[in-house]
Amino acid sequence: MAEKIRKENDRLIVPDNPIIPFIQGDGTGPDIWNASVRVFDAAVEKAYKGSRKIEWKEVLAGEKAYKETGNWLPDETLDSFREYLVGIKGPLTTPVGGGFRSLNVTLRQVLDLYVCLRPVKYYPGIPSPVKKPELVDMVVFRENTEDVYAGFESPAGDEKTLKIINFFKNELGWSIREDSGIGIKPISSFGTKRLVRAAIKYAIENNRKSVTLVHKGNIMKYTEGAFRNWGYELAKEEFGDKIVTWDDIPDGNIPEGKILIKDAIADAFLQQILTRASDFDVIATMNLNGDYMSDALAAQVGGIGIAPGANINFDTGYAIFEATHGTAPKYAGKDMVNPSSVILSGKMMFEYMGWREAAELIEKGITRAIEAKKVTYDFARLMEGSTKVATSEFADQIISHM
Ligand SMILES: NC(=O)C1=CN([C@@H]2O[C@H](COP(=O)(O)OP(=O)(O)OC[C@H]3O[C@@H](n4cnc5c(N)ncnc54)[C@H](OP(=O)(O)O)[C@@H]3O)[C@@H](O)[C@H]2O)C=CC1
Ligand SMILES: O=C(O)CCC(=O)C(=O)O
Ligand SMILES: [Mg+2]
Repeated sequence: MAEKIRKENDRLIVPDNPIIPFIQGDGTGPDIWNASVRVFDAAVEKAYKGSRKIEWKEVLAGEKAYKETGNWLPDETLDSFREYLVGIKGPLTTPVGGGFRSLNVTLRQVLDLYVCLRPVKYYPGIPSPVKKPELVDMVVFRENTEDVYAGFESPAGDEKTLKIINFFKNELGWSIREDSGIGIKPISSFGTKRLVRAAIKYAIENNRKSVTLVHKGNIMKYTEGAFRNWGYELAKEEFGDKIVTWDDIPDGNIPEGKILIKDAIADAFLQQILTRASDFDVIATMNLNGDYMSDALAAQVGGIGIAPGANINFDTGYAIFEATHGTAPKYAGKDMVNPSSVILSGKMMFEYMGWREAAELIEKGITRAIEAKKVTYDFARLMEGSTKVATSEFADQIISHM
């Protein structure tokens, strides 16, 4: 009988037949989901020979939800993610310059999924715009609930905006043009510390070399600069015996077994990931920086067709796995795009659930499918000697190579 995943005494309890809610997503979401779910089921079947099986439960969000219920994000969907703890989703469309708020961001905020975890690594054979893509092996911890994504925004000319501008002028002496739109960027000590804590814990548990705090703290001193300062403070207070900073090692030699905590200013960081990628390992950063960086890093290892991710609250256990990319609407319904980002997000989900064998089969299937050079359009257009296959066919390739 299918059962719920739950968290007890800090441990995730995963039954053999867990119910997992999924959102298909907008645009190319259904193409990708239909391919991915076959890979997930095949990996579980091959790994556990029927002793484990997932019961998938579709929940609605986005265009499909609006068509069927008149609501973009029905309460039942949020309730399901709460009830079943672990879920997976396709991309959802967000209108630009007006309209409703991002449903993706809303899910993260309502469930307080404070870590956006995005590993970036190279799979041999994938075409890349850089000379040594194999040097990229980074894991991005992006703060997922604060920053300009918090949703405190007000349009130009609005009564509320003018009130804010007048308040700033009268109370603080800050001069802001009257025809400005206003956005607020909250960065808290609490939000920073729980994110950096998760990043350092991950680095320790996974034998990583360093954690880099990426910020634009020279300009935004009390938000991004504070993120950097709180990050170092947390590292020293909670992990003092396991970490070092450059200040602790004037000779530049990192003692065996210690993790280096360092920081980088975001613009310099973005050029250094291209020029010396091996200097970076685990990255902890704020919401907007993390959003930009995830796509930039994905491009370095072959594009966002192969960039997985997860939104996690490590305290409650709530987790929603999703690709880094969006709905890629021009390819919707064409059975054309790369399903790897969602498939690798599923691999992360299996790892989170402790289903290591299924995760390993997915990794093996993807690695070998790429080596066989029968790939979707995004890889095929740059990969010499390759054959272009559809989304569904690439899923078949992965399954046959497991
Ligand atoms: N978490 C989420 O649900 C996210 C949702 N979005 C939303 O998605 C919508 C579209 O956003 P947009 O900025 O166009 O970004 P997208 O990530 O949807 O697409 C940009 C480009 O990336 C490439 N791409 C994306 N997905 C794939 C894939 N699976 N396989 C191969 N290539 C892929 C395509 O490149 P090419 O043209 O070179 O073929 C595509 O044109 C917006 O409404 C946005 O808000 C965006 C990001 C995340
Ligand atoms: O919510 C959206 O539409 C975009 C989100 C996004 O780009 C991301 O999380 O990487
Ligand atoms: Mg993004």
